Amino acid sequence: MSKVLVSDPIDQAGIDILSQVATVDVKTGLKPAELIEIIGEYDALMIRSGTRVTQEIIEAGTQLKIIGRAGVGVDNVDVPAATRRGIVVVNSPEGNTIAAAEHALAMMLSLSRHIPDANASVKRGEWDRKTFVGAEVYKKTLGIVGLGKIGSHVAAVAKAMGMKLLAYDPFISTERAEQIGCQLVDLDLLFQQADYITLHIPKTPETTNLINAKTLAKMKPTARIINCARGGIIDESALATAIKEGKIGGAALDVFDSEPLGESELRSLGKDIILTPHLGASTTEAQVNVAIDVAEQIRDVILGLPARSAVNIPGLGPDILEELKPYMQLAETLGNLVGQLAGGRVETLTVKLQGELATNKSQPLVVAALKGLLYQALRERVNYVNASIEAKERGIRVIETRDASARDYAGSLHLEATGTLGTHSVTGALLGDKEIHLTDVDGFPINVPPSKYMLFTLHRDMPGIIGKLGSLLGSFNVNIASMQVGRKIVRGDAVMALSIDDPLPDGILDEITKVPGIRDAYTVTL
Ligand SMILES: NC(=O)c1ccc[n+]([C@@H]2O[C@H](COP(=O)([O-])OP(=O)(O)OC[C@H]3O[C@@H](n4cnc5c(N)ncnc54)[C@H](O)[C@@H]3O)[C@@H](O)[C@H]2O)c1
Ligand SMILES: O=C(O)[C@H](O)COP(=O)(O)O
Repeated sequence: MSKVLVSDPIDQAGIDILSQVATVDVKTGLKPAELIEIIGEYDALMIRSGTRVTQEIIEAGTQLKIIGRAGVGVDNVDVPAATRRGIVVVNSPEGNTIAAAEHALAMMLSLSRHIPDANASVKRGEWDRKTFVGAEVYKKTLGIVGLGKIGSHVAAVAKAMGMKLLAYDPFISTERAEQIGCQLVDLDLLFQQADYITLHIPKTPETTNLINAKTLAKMKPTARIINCARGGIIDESALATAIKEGKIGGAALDVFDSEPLGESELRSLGKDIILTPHLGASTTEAQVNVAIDVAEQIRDVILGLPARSAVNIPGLGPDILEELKPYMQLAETLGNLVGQLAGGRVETLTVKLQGELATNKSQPLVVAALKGLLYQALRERVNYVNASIEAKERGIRVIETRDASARDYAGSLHLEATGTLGTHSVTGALLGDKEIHLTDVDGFPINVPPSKYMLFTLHRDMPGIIGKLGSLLGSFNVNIASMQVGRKIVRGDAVMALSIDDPLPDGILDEITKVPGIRDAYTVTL
């Protein structure tokens, strides 16, 4: 049975799902050395932001197949190290969107009305109504930096509260921003005009210290900043100085450069600053959502299925996966088959995406084809995560082409592998109830479902050849399950595809090629 380690607090709903397919150990608060010591026993690791998954931990995780982050940010995981090791990293991109957006809005209102300090003063026995005079958000300008999932929900609610919305996001179109009710502006204008600035961007080299002494100086003296995104986007020391000197109105922070927040001058800034301990995703609903979302993906990967929100498999988002799922197995099977037909070292793999597959969305099929191609060499060590890297390291050139005009099937895939022993090609499609069919081998039309053991011959189409091959296989006790001949012209060259019940015994291929008329024979295991 597979083993899953849960190293941060995760909702029981997730543990229940994992327990269907694995032994689950919940061990929170482990020190890095303790985690390194035990990680080697586990097939999967499930975390939140509390566990830092370093390269060292990944290397010690010799059995690891998947790291599941029950939340959005994977900045606590060394994703490149995981990718090199073929470990899929998944997250829950939407499970805590509403929770984080509502926390940012709650921070904005709390800051405007000094709720935390007013509450604390009443609890101390005071009744001070003068100190806590606040400001309204109605008709004020909210500057949203990052108009993704969380930023967009903040925009919708803020609009309903009567705020004017400015947004900065270089990766969002003006039309999309307008749809959400935001005016897309450059960052300087947003800093100059906003009464409230809320950050909803990832921490990247471009966004690190985006809010610094220089940018703070551009803001209104009454401006209030909310950061429920990531620590490190704000230079905390510059922010503390700006608040102390009255250069801005205040700030509400849920995330910090270093967490947990240690000694910090931010703690001593009174009612103009609100600090929460990374609570953006901490609602019952969000924790159930992310736990289920990520546990389901871990379960699927343990069962050998693809994950819907892998961050290190380019292009394979949940919608696309849903559309492509039936074709992924087709691509893998064809890759495995053409690799075995080509034999030797494959130097070039051409993948032609045909019919309805001839779109950019089908790119993951190329990765699946590579995974299939490399299976003979790498077995279980190759997966969707590392197939491209492994192919590159082996010097395999990958050519991707598209032909939308190919209309024989709704969508089909044509793979051609050229290697040290020559060139071979296969085509396949999904028929009827999404059953995989080989529709062409080396340019000869056939129509057979692939089977575990297969034999292909290239021969001259002439009387008696099928009988001779049948008797030869019979003399070696090989049972034929099905057989089909593909030819272009009568009595020309032809391909025979046989499904056999058992692997072909050693030495028999040579005997087959001695049959008059048979030029070549290949056996494959799929
Ligand atoms: N406090 C919490 O507990 C909590 C909870 C959930 C998410 N988060 C964080 O909130 C942030 C936003 O999450 P999301 O789910 O909305 O992500 P998202 O990917 O949906 O949106 C991020 C947006 O930022 C934009 N962006 C990227 N680089 C930018 C740049 N340099 N300048 C401006 N915009 C840029 C992207 O185009 C995208 O639209 C992330 O950092 C995430 O880790 C925090
Ligand atoms: O990226 C996220 O999802 C948030 O930062 C939440 O982190 P958490 O799971 O540790 O609460």
